[in-house]
Amino acid sequence: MTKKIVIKIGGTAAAQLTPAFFETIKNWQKQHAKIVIVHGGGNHISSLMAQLNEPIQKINGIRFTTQNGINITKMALLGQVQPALIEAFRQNAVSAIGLNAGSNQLLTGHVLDQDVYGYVGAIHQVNTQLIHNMWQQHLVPIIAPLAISNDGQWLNVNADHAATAIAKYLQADELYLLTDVSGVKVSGNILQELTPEKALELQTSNIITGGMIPKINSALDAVQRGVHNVHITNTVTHPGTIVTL
Ligand SMILES: Nc1ncnc2c1ncn2[C@@H]1O[C@H](COP(=O)(O)OP(=O)(O)O)[C@@H](O)[C@H]1O
Ligand SMILES: CC(=O)N[C@@H](CCC(=O)OP(=O)(O)O)C(=O)O
Repeated sequence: MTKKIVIKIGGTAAAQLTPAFFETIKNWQKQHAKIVIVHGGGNHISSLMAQLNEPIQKINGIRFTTQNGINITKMALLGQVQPALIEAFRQNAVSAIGLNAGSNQLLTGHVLDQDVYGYVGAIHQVNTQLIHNMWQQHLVPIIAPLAISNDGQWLNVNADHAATAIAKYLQADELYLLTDVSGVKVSGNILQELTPEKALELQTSNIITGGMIPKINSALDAVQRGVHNVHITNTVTHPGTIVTL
């Protein structure tokens, strides 16, 4: 059976992709795996916001986003981060196509909690047919973490949440959350495995903080929705922390 693999590449991880990463992608493709990339870029959004004097505020790893913040987020993700990734894929001879929420209604969402997060979205619909069409053309979709609401409002979506939603709607077999650390750390050691009980314990004791919170919640959500293999790691060649039930 054809394996479906979703790889989320965080903003820092995107700048550190190695030849081994692209070799792995090509090997998976030879084995007829279907691959989707969801990119982050929080670091680029923050530096553009700083340049444009937009306040930066995060609540449990989620960015509070004003309407001006949404405009800046689109500039960073669609103007900087996605083109750089597309170029990296081209240089490494992997055929890819950049997509966003507006690509034939790829990602539709609703406001998560306007009072708490502003224009931040949760995805409730994915045009999976478009992704299947791209796969038929042997293209790797590279998708930005944005959604559009039913009434046309663009929304900022945490990239871990976006990758999980896409993995769920595609009924993916594997989800890799690539970040700047090689897994979930406890007292300096990388956990090989993480269960929901352990995750709760680590969150309440403040061992899991900041951007690791949405990552772990996303990973658990994905496993609960039937994605068999979920990894938090810094490279596809290393399993990192495997999230299980
Ligand atoms: N227990 C933990 N183990 C590893 N990283 C953690 C932990 N708690 C918090 N973090 C932080 O989470 C960061 C990864 O989240 P984030 O910066 O949002 O990455 P990304 O941009 O790749 O999504 C790590 O660099 C680290 O600073
Ligand atoms: C709502 C929200 O938090 N959106 C994220 C989207 C980018 C992201 O998640 O990028 P990383 O994966 O590199 O952290 C943000 O504005 O930073």
